[in-house]
Amino acid sequence: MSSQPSQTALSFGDDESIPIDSVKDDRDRSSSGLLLRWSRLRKTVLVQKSYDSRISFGAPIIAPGAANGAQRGNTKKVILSDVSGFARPGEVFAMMGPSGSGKTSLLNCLSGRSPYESGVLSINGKPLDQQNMKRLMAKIAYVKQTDIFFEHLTVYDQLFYTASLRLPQTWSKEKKLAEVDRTIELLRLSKVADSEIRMLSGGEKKRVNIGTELLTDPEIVLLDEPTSGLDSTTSVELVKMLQQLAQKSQKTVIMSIHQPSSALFQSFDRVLYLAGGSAVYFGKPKDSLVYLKEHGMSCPDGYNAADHWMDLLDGLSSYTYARSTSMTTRQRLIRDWDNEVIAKELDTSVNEEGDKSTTSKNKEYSKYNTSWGFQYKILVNRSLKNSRSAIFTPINIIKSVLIGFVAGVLYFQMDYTESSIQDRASYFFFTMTYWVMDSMFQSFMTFPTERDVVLKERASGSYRLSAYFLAKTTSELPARVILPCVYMVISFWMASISNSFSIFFATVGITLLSVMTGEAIGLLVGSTVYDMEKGQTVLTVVALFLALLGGFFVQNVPSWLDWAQYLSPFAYAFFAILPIVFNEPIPCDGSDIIPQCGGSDTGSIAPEGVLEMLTVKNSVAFNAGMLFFFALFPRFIAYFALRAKKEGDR
Ligand SMILES: Nc1ncnc2c1ncn2[C@@H]1O[C@H](COP(=O)(O)OP(=O)(O)OP(=O)(O)O)[C@@H](O)[C@H]1O
Repeated sequence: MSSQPSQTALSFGDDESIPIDSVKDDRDRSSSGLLLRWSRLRKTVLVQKSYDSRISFGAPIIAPGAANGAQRGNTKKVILSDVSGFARPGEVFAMMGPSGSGKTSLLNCLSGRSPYESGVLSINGKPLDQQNMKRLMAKIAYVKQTDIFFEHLTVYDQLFYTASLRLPQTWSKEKKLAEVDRTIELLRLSKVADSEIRMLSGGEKKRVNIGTELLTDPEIVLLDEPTSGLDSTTSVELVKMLQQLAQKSQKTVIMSIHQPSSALFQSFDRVLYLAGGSAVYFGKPKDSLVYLKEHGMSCPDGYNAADHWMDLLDGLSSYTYARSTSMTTRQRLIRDWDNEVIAKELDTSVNEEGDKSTTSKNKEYSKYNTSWGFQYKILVNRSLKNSRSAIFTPINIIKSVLIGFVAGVLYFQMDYTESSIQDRASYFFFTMTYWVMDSMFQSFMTFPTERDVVLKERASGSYRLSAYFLAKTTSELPARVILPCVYMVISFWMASISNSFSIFFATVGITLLSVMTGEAIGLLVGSTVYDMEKGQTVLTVVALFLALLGGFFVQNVPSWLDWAQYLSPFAYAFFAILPIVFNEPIPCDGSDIIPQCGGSDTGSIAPEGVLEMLTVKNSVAFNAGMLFFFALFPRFIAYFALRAKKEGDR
């Protein structure tokens, strides 16, 4: 490390010449906010060896197998290298640096959503272990770079559901609504409050994203590049709004930002510059310029200081340095910054305050603000709104009506005689195959499309997964069963399957049970294979395999595949429905379809003979029971598969 006489003073501002003073000052203020400190944070990831050449611009790479946990063929890439700093309540802290310098990675660690290898994170002097961090996550809002929502909801609905789920259950509805209104006003979203989120502009979506996180009145607000994609006026307004929020409500605001304007840069209370995962400067913005000047890298008059920093860190600067011509400005800045100075000061203050805080009664934070039942109720409500717009669309209704008519016309007014046995059976096989597959493919999309929103909401402690899962599956049920009912009402009577209402209701019941089975299989595949393309391939192969085993197409299944027939919901559905339909003797009509009729057009055969010919196995009750089992069992596996997924860094 080089000697750097002025770093200590500069990093904490000239009005606070040594860090310990500034921290003591914070202690008094921290009663109305959270002071977040991090010292020597280090994070590494394993990268496949074949990618080595591509990441050479990044942080140092440790030789394969050299470091702990590195596996053969993998290298460890350091993405945060002993980074230290702090962010105070009432201030806006900005982290900057070129793309890939580690800003998002640091935010992920500070938010408790991503593990780090070593280092200490502390709140108001109290070091955070994993348990503390989990509890505290509800007090930390993290506005990620991408705006993830249920896009069919209106802005108002989005904020209302978030308020319902995340504000204390003891609050009255009016109080929660008042909070929603306050957020709408704060973020100037009144004009678009009733618009669907998908219709909003980038800036408006960003504000909804921020509003969603601010609703819960968090103590610490982390924002990953909140101004990306916004024009400069909107960016300035947004940062001003965050500054007001920090000052008025003593919030700790931490954001990453790309090349702010000069005015914006100067307005931050503190900045951290990162390059290749290492800190190169931490302190007040105006002091950063003094620091650069002392190191012979002065910002030219009238030039945007933030741009100047970026030029130096990108290595694009035209400066030449007599003392170290072989080094780029970026390498020099990394070499010259002594992290230990700040880390040691932070350690001291954490130890001092930590001792005190163990004697004082700490405020307890619970991860969830609402009970399971309440979460379930709200999530059913939200999902009903969402699934109505996703499943119960005009196009889906028209589709069901049209397919009902097509089936009705093709099987129009069948007689109940020998010649129509195959047609009757094929009507049901078509019906089962179509609706089971339809629900399989529709429900398959449920988790992959909602995953990001759910992971994000769960990471901020909005609700339990079991409440979401049950709400999702029960709320979609009505919308999912109405469409097959529409189809059945039209086609059943047009095809004259039977004149009996009880047979109609029984066949509709079996059809709906098989729709639920298809839904369960779709949910299972969707929760285990998140990649849409791979998932669709898996589902197509599984669905066609099970359909082929459904008892209609392949009559003589190879003996070694006998077991697979027991997995086919198509077979159970088909075999459950045929005994209901063929419940009376079938008149012979001379068509010679059934050998027992012997080509005669008189007499009839018992239903059992027809069912035997159609290779129907087991009773209606058994087949319906198996359908019921297959409608439930895959859901359990799907739930546990979802539980195993966590919001990742990427
Ligand atoms: N899980 C991971 N696996 C492999 N590499 C990773 C992982 N997470 C981060 N990285 C790498 O670490 C480096 C820092 O990434 P990070 O997203 O933190 O940078 P950033 O400064 O936020 O970049 P940007 O400004 O482009 O968003 C990058 O080189 C990135 O590719």
